[in-house]
Amino acid sequence: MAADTAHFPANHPPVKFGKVGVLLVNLGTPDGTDYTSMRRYLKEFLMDRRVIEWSRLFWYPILFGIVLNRRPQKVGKAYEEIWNHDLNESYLRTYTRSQAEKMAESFKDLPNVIVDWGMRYGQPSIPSRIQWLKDQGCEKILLFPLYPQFAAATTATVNDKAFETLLKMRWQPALRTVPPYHDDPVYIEALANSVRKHYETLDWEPDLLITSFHGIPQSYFKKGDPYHCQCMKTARLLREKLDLPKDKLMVTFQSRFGPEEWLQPYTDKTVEKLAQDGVKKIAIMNPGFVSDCLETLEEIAGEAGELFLHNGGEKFTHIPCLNDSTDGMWVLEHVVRRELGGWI
Ligand SMILES: C=CC1=C(C)c2cc3[nH]c(cc4nc(cc5[nH]c(cc1n2)c(C)c5CCC(=O)O)C(CCC(=O)O)=C4C)c(C)c3C=C
Ligand SMILES: [Fe+2]
Ligand SMILES: [Fe+2]
Repeated sequence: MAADTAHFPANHPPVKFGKVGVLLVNLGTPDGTDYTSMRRYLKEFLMDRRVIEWSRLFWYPILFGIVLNRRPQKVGKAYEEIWNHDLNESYLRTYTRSQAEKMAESFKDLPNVIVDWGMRYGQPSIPSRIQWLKDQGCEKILLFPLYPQFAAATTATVNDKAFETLLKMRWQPALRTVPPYHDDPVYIEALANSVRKHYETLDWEPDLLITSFHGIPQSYFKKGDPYHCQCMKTARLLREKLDLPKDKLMVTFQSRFGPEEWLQPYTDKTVEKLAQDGVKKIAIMNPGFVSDCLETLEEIAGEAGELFLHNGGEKFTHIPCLNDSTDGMWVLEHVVRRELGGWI
C-alpha cells in the first residue's frame, strides 16, 4: 500500500514505508563493446577479491600491466558478435530486465512488492538499486543472486556488495538473501522441459547431452567452495528426470582464465576429443547460467560448436538457457515466492 503520511506532524520529513523489495542480480555486462567500456567493466570485475583471490601484490601488476591493456579489445570483439544490436546492449542485460518486468507483472497479486534488477559489475549497480528500493518505501529487501549453484566468485560477491551498501545507511532495510536452488525440483523440471522442447525442433537425435558449467579454479574448490558439488547434483537430477543412462549425460566446465588448474573436464578439450573419438552428434546446455550471455552464445554455441564440427563431429546444437521463457519465469517466481515467506 502507498505509505500513509497523513498522521505525521507538519514538520516531519516525508517518508515512504511498508513495501517489500525483490532485487534480481546477475553478474554484469559492459555498457558497450568499445575499448573504454570493456576496460571499465573488466577492471571492476577482475579487481574483485572474490573473483581473483591471488595476493594484490602479485595480481595488480599483471592486471594493470597486461590484462587491462590487451583483454578489452579481444573480449570487445567477442561481445560484438553476440550484441543485441536492436537495444544496443548485451543479451544478459536484456534478459535480466525482462525477467524483472515479467516477475513484476505476475506479482500483481502482491501489491506491496516491488521487483527490480541490478548487476554486480557495471550498471544498474547494486547500491543504486538498493537505495532506490529504500526510497520507494522498502523496509525489507529480498536479494536474489540469480545463480542456481553457489560460488564465492558469484553469489557471495553479490551478497557482499549488498551488505557493503547497508554499511553506509543509517536506516537500513532488512536484507534477506536467496539460497542456491541447484536441486529445486521446479528448476530441474524446467531444465528437462527445455531439453525435450529443443530436441523436438531437431530432425536428428543427439548421441550425448553435455551440461557445461562455468568453471572455477581447483584451488577455490579445495578451499571449500560448494560449487562443484552443486553442479554435479544439478546434472544428476537432470539426468534422472530425463531418464538418461549415466553415459548419455556428461558434465564439463568452461571459461578457464589464467594459468591455474580449473575444474575438469574442460568443455573445449572434451568436445574436441569426443569428435576425434568418433562421437557424431552432441547437444550442449548451460544449466548454471540463468540467461544466455557471452559465455554461452559465443564460447559454446559458437566456438565449441566449431571445434566439434572441425574435428569430425557431424551435428551440434546448443540448448538455450531458460532466459525469460515461461519455464524460466516459473522457476524464478517459485523461488522468490517461497523465500518471501513471512514477509508477504
Ligand atoms: C578467475 C576469474 C573468473 C572466475 C572465478 C569466474 C567465475 C564465474 N563466472 C560466472 C559467470 C560469468 N562469467 C562471465 C564472464 C567472465 N568471467 C570471467 C572470469 C571469471 N569468472 C571474465 C574475465 C569474464 C569476462 C569475459 C572475459 O574476459 O572472458 C559471464 C558473461 C558476462 C556477459 O556479459 O556476458 C558470466 C555470466 C560464473 C557462474 C562463475 C562461477 C561459478
Ligand atoms: Fe566468469
Ligand atoms: Fe563434490
